[in-house]
Amino acid sequence: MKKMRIYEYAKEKDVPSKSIIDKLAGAGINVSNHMSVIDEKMMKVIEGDNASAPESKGQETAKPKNDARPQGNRQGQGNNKKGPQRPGQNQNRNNKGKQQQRPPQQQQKPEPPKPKPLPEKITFVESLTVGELASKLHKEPSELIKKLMFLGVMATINQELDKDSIELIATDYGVEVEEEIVIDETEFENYADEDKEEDLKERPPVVTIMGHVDHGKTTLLDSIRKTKVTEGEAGGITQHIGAYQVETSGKKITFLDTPGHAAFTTMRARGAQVTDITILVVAADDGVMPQTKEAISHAKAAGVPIIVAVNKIDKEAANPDRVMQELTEFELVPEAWGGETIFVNVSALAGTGIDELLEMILLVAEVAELKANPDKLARGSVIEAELDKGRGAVATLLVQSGTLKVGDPIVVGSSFGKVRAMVNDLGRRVKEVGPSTPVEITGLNEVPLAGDQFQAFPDEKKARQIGEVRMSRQREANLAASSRVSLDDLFNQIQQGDVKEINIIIKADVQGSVEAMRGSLEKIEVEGAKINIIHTGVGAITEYDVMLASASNGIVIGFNVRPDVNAKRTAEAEKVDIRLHRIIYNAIDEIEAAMKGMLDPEFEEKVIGQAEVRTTFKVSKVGTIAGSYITEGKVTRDSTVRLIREGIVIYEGSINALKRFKDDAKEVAAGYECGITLENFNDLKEGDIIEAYVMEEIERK
Ligand SMILES: Nc1nc2c(ncn2[C@@H]2O[C@H](COP(=O)(O)OP(=O)(O)OP(=O)(O)O)[C@@H](O)[C@H]2O)c(=O)[nH]1
Repeated sequence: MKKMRIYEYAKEKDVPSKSIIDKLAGAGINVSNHMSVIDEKMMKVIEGDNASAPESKGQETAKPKNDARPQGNRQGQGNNKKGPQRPGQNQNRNNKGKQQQRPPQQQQKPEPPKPKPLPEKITFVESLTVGELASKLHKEPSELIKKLMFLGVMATINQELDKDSIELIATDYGVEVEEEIVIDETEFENYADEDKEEDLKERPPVVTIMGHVDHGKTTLLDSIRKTKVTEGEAGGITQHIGAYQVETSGKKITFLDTPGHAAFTTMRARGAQVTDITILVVAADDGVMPQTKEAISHAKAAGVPIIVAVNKIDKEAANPDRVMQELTEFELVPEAWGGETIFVNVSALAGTGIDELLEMILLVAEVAELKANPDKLARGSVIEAELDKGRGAVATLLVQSGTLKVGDPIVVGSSFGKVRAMVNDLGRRVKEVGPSTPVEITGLNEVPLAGDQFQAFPDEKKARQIGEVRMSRQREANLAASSRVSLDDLFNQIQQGDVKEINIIIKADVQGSVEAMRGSLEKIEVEGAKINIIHTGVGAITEYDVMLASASNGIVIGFNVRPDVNAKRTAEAEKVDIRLHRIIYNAIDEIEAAMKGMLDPEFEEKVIGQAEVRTTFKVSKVGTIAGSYITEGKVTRDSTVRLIREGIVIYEGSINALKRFKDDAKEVAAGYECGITLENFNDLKEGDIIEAYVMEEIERK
């Protein structure tokens, strides 16, 4: 069955998309906008009164211009069934009646086509070719070409005309022009409607804790949670969902539960700007350390205000003044010293200073005037996500604007679904959550990635449609990535700084096997190499798995499963290595062996023999030949040698020639005499010791 998007159809029929949407609405068919797909049946409905196009164009201009924005469409949808609200509809219906009678007459008595009158108005998207513009204006292309020539533009029928040229020509004919702005519905940014000031409500600040290793980030997060989270929430069992909320002085604060700047940066790299305030933890007994500096850079790069928590002040060695002093170098000057940075002395362990810290967070939040509109479809970011044995894809979302409700159709990154259940940080089921609230949801078809954005939609069909487009875009983007290599090459080549990483996707017949594989693979320890399990799943290896492997330069391991047809084809095209196993240990052994192989080989010196220089000959073209006697082991032509004189190494290099009498020798064993010349070295003396050794690759443990 023929299917196409409304705007494509509109282009083909040379009518504005809006008139088609209206016609469908008039016939009781609700579509969202020009991106919606229509089938033959719907086309027939539209074609029933197609000849009215010019008129409908006229009608359209009378309508409010609300259709271009997705938000507007949402509103439009609800009204569609009720014709009277939409001025175009009744007229459409009337037109339909008229035109249905017209065609038979035309068929009976074919007349030479009369030149069509000029339309009142034309619309276009981005640009038009001369031919397209001519057809919209009901003119011959040659006429337009002549006109263009007159205007000093030499054009052909297929020449693209820009907005100015289109306007110039159309206006010359007295026809109004309007550019249709096509909104890419798959881009969530396009849903960020300008909120009216009165719709904006105060929202809790979202706080991330950063700082150097062991300075007390985790302890601080725990301490805040312990002292505050259960207040007024008696009986709540805290649950790790990647973020939590506390209440202090009647106001809420949201903390991201993953300390450290790695998470912060990963989120930011994926376009998620969720943090409003950074708490920089600095241990008072240790001062500014490398990761303290990194954390400052990250917070500054993101333009996020910093509050310094000088921690461990309970310790004897604590020196908060030193911390303040050191931080002035990074433009973090305490208020007491004339600066603007808030410093709070705390002991995360003893729980001192926590209240003050929270008060300061509220203060900074107040200054920042953090607001969001809760009365719209939710939008936000993924804090973390994973595949759960029983529940499938589970994701913690931070709602950043709007309100997320159970049952909401949603697109998250390139996954989609309907919010099946929502659980808050206290492990309680909730029905809806507003801005700055973290919530764990189930119901997605795939596991999204931390930092992915999400957007709720008014209907499931729309979510699916957009989710599918986003997924296929993701695939295309992945496809565009360079071709992949085989497992062995991969292991040899992947280098990420000093750490070598292997991205692995595990697919298995049952969840138990997935977990077993994951557990065993994660246990493989090879110094300098790292395994990243980027995706796991139950069932056949699909195209998605292959694409994911391709995008991340990884491999797919299948345990008791096979790739489906598409996956096989894509794997071939993308050169993604799929390893299929029936025994877990084989799979693990293979990876482990390859991982060892992937590392730069480790060498060890092995002395293979020694020779004593008994006499020397000087030969003009050759240099000094050492007449030697092999005292131990053997000396080979390709060995590396050291020349030792009275216990001191005076030369290290290679052998130039190794001869037995006049013949070249590959190796000479103990008890035999030979002539040795060294590369670029002639200062050989009687009594010197030549030690031969080779570098041997050793197996890693
Ligand atoms: N005396 C004292 N010890 C503290 C305080 N805060 C944290 N510690 C201790 O410092 C050590 C490190 O604390 P963590 O909270 O694990 O530090 P972290 O910054 O999360 O460390 P990483 O997760 O490794 O980056 C632990 O042994 C804590 O008990 C404090 O206020 N006073």
